[in-house]
Amino acid sequence: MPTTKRIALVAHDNMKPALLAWIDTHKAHLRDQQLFATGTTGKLITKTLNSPVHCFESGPLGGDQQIGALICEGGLDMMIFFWDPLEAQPHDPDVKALLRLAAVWNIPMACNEATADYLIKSPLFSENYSPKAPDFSVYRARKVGA
Ligand SMILES: O=C(CO)COP(=O)(O)O
Repeated sequence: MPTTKRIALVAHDNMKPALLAWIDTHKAHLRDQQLFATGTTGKLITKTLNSPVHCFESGPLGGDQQIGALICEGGLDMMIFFWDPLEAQPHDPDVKALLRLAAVWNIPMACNEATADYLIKSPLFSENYSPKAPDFSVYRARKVGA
């Protein structure tokens, strides 16, 4: 039985046209999901999809951090983040932190169109699939034992 996925959609300014074009291609699929986004990206997606998107703060004002917190709380199933590989951002530390948390928590993540296509077209996307939850017990025991 297909389940609704909780998906974060984020793009830096130079990458927004590419993300919006990708979203337009996959809009039938995306409209059935629960969508989250950083502020400016989210407003643009709402127009493209004509359906609700939960908008956090704009990235430079803390939106990346809010999505990172959502990941830590177990509230996200997938992230599509078209970050800009050719331009530095004022909030690069936040960007790095978000990418790191997605890796830590084993969140399927696409940072370009090709990978986003793979994710959304994967049979796993429509199945009742959840990535394996990371086992932090060894890490936590080591910390307590130290
Ligand atoms: O900067 C961003 C992600 O790091 C995106 O923020 P906006 O969606 O507000 O442009």
